[in-house]
Amino acid sequence: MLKKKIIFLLFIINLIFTSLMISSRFFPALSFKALNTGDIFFITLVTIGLFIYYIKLDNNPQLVPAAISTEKKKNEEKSKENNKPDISFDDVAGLDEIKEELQEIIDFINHSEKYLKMGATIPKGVLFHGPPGTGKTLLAKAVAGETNSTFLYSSGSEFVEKYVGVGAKRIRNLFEKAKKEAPSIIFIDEIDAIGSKRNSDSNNEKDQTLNQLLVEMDGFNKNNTIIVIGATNRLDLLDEALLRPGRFDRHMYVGNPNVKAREEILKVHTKNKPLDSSIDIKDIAKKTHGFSGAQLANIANEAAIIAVRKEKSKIDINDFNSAIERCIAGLELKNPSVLLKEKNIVAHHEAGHATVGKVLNVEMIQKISIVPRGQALGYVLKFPDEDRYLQTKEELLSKIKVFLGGRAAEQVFFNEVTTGAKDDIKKVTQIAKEMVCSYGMSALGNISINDQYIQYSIDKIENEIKKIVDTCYEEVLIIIKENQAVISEIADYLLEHEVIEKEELDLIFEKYKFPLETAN
Ligand SMILES: Nc1ncnc2c1ncn2[C@@H]1O[C@H](COP(=O)(O)OP(=O)(O)OP(=O)(O)O)[C@@H](O)[C@H]1O
Ligand SMILES: [Zn+2]
Repeated sequence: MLKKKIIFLLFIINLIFTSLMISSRFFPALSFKALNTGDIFFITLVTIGLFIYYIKLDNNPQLVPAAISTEKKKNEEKSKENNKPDISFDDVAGLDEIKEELQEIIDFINHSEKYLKMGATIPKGVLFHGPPGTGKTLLAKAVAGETNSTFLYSSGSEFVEKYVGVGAKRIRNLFEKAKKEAPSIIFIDEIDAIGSKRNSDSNNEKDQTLNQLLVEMDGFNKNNTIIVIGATNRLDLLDEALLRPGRFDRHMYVGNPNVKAREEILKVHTKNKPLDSSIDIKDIAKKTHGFSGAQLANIANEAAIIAVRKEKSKIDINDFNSAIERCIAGLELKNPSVLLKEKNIVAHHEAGHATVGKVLNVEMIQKISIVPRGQALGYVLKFPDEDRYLQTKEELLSKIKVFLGGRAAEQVFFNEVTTGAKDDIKKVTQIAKEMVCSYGMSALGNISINDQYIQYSIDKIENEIKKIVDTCYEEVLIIIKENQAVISEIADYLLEHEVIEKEELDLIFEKYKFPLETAN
């Protein structure tokens, strides 16, 4: 801007000077006689030059000739389409583990020569999966921003066409463009639209498109730094071929935010908004259990709109509450009081699993989270001590007891049971059925019962399965009742933080002197 002003000033001075000189030719009284024709020609040339330079610098379309202006517009549109996003990891709140995992990819892009020298191949495909609105697109843009790469957005549905070959051609074009503008990030949203499992008749249009994508991904050479990031809400639908090494071989789950992450997301989205002192972001984060990042962004925006409509100078807590209510109603989400009650039940349910596991010393619990994850509410992550081929009857029974720990906790603490134990009960039944029908671990003896035989002795088999499950449940109820204090403490922690890591869990167990002597 300053440069433009200086050029304009120089141009005006020159213009005045030139006019004075030209006038002095006709009015000798003016004292510019010393200048000859050559000098005048030179100064006039400088003036014209400055004028042209000024026009080029100018971005005011009214002053710019039409041809230049349309050309500029075209370029602008083009760069908007495949731009270099001005977004960094700072704009993505929470999701720390994923950001850390992505650092490696960023390093690959920024210092590819280092890896190539070592003979390492640069990863080609990353797959983000998880519920909608959790920041998958935002993360992909941030990777492009952090590496100053071209960001090419596309959605799987764009490639789904009636006419054979059209989708494949679009894929080819997309990769052409990416190669031309490398380093690039190709982002394919809803990749399941083209990448779902192929049918046996491999001639249809969708399969051709998917094949083309696979061919392109196999085909980049070492000098093209291109990373393809796919996003889907349905990992289970994707074709195996797409997930093989060398293609989308890095999978990252982008889940709904926990209370701390929600607070950070709200902070990001209220950064440029004037907030009244009545607003406590922490409190809003607590109230929005189960909301996605996109819903939180929406709430912040709605609150601002409501405040403007009410002609306020700042957004206050009432605006936020109205925005939350509106969002809940619009999206048919549950209201906070129902959510809170559910959260409380889920927290106790999960604490029940963890405590029974600890008492029976069966499984390593890494982390409990009560942030909704797809359909399932809470979950306990476990990993077995080692890969084992054999399991004893005792171990199978303990496993059943851990699965029943959730339901038993609901029973003991709330005196009612919920649908939250659906998956647990399915697993319990499966294990008990195998004990009876496959492993010979019931009163029916060491026999294997196949499906055909099951039809004839269904009552007997059911009876045995029920006996196993019922006996286990009785024992689990006792464990839960004996350990109510520790379960309550874990549940309280979960209500506050929504996640608990192994370290904190161990601290609580230690406080209550776990493992107990009764552990088997
Ligand atoms: N972690 C986050 N930090 C900051 N903003 C977020 C976050 N997650 C989501 N948002 C907000 O929500 C908007 C939508 O998120 P985004 O489009 O990245 O979700 P998505 O997972 O790609 O969703 P979909 O599966 O529906 O495509 C973002 O533009 C941003 O404003
Ligand atoms: Zn459970």
